[in-house]
Amino acid sequence: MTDRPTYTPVTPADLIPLTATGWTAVEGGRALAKVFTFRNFIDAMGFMTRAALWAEKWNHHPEWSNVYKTVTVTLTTHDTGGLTELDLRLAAKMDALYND
Ligand SMILES: C[C@H](O)[C@H](O)[C@H]1CNC2=NC(N)=NC(=O)C2=N1
Repeated sequence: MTDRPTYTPVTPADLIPLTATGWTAVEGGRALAKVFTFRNFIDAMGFMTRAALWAEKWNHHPEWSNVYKTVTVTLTTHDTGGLTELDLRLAAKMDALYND
């Protein structure tokens, strides 16, 4: 059972809580990016595995890469070519998982 929000567009004000936690608007405001740094590779993999389960549940998938203990994430909504509520939701979930 998916719990998928609609493609609600994002206003600049919506981004303020996320920029406060280290997310940066990139690609002319059409994407959000953040680098997560972990204690080690296994913690980075654990984060990616947990985040992947939410991404699949919400059918909204990150562009991301891992190098040792860092995970570099870009979020955008490919179907609309910009940021939507789904990106904000996944960004907030990644922050919560990171702080767990
Ligand atoms: C067909 C499928 O539902 C779509 O391609 C989904 C899959 N995951 C997605 N992920 C992201 N980030 N953006 C999308 O537009 C998107 N669309």
